[in-house]
Amino acid sequence: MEKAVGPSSPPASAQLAEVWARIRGRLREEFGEVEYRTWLRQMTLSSLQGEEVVIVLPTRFLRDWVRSHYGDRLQALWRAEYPSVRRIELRVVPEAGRRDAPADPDEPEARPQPNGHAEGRAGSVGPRAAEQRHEPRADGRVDGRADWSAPLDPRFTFDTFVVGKPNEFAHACARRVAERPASPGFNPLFLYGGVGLGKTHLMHAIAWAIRERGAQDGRGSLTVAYMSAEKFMYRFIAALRSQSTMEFKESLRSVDVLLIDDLQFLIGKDNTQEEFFHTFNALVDAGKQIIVSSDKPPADLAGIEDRLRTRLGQGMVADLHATTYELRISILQAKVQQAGVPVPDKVLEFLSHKITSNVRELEGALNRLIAHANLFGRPVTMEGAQEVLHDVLRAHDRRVTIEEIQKRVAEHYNIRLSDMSSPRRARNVARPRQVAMYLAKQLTTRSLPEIGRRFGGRDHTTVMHAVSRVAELMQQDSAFAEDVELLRRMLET
Ligand SMILES: Nc1ncnc2c1ncn2[C@@H]1O[C@H](COP(=O)(O)OP(=O)(O)OP(=O)(O)O)[C@@H](O)[C@H]1O
Repeated sequence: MEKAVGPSSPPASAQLAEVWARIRGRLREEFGEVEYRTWLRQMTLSSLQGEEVVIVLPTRFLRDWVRSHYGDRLQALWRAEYPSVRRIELRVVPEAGRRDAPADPDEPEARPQPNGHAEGRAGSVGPRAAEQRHEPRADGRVDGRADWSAPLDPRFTFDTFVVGKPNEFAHACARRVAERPASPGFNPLFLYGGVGLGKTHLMHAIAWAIRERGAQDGRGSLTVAYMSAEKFMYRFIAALRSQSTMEFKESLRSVDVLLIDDLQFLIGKDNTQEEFFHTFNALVDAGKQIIVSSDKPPADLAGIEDRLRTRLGQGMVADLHATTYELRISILQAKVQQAGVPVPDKVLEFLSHKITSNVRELEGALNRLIAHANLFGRPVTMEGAQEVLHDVLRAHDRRVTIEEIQKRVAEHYNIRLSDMSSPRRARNVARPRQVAMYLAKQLTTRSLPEIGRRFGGRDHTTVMHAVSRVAELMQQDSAFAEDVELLRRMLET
């Protein structure tokens, strides 16, 4: 049997290297080539031990900079791969970074741009790779986007966004804005929702669609600029330092569509808010479209100035709700189809049950299974999935107690809670009791004898019998199976 991977037993180095390459790729996409090369390229992964990832950098200055500017993001990206990671330790090792920088396997070829920036996405692969080869134009724009805009992720388009009840309104608003930017009632478009529910995906999709349409109808595309609120702040501070705020303002105000991601970052950053507010007003007054994302609705953004909050809420506010089981299944099915690797439905159902809060983590788990299958040339199976993902699954194990299970099941079948441990054997009591035992085995880590003890001191063979009887009945009777599944879902969420 192959060794399980995860921080409790260190992942195989090939797998770790792959994860690290993925994280660096993501940082490069999010922060852009120039920033990546300046600050992040010299990071070298040293180890992943238990909860801690150790990364080394060649100088103290670089270490401090990476810690203060990218520390949170690094942690979030690692946690999406290994949820048990709690800490990113950045250390200084004078020769670090120099060793591995030239051998960086996924380093795209950089093309110098007239403004001295390197356009590093020329080598990207994916459905939109062609659109990413922007040619610089005489007016300082790169086709369809301001030259300082962060690059768009080629995977984040409307085609790859799976629509379901929790996100259909936000999706419809995004489509509408992409089709008719700056239409009354939709400016600004304010998208909000919890972590990893698709806000960035929808924003990039809008930007892609606007640029694509501009290119198609031959009228020349609108200038689209996308960046995180954090980046907005850094650019603003850099402009202040280099006394080029006028240029900064002008370049911002010359765009047709401005997308600002993770606006909550501006909470408490008064000067940057002020600047953003002026940019915002200038653009909206000039009939340009603004799209903003945040983890909270405008009204809950305490620490954002009232007048800005009011303006943010004056267009269309759309919420990305937490995903449902059905949406998670559809998203996984779409991803499996894109990857072209067969994954049994059972595994998709299992993942959708277990990883409920964040699509990024759900997707990360699936990617790990697919990478593992490719690496070892083996099909994805339920057993393999449980082994490969044991750390992710453990982190997502909701601690359902046997008492909770007994209570829920008793309520559901309308019997007394005391009947869960009573010696009564009448069918209307015995069957629910068996269901509760089955769920206790499925949803907790308790042993059979322990479960037996909690059900009125029953023997472990009684529990074993209950578990196999319920499984058998679920096979034979789909209504019964649905009932049990429903109970399980209620207990899990
Ligand atoms: N409905 C969906 N269809 C397809 N993929 C989705 C969907 N929702 C989220 N995803 C995927 O989940 C991942 C996380 O989404 P995204 O980065 O857009 O989240 P977010 O809401 O911006 O998160 P954060 O709060 O961390 O900024 C992405 O890879 C995205 O493609």
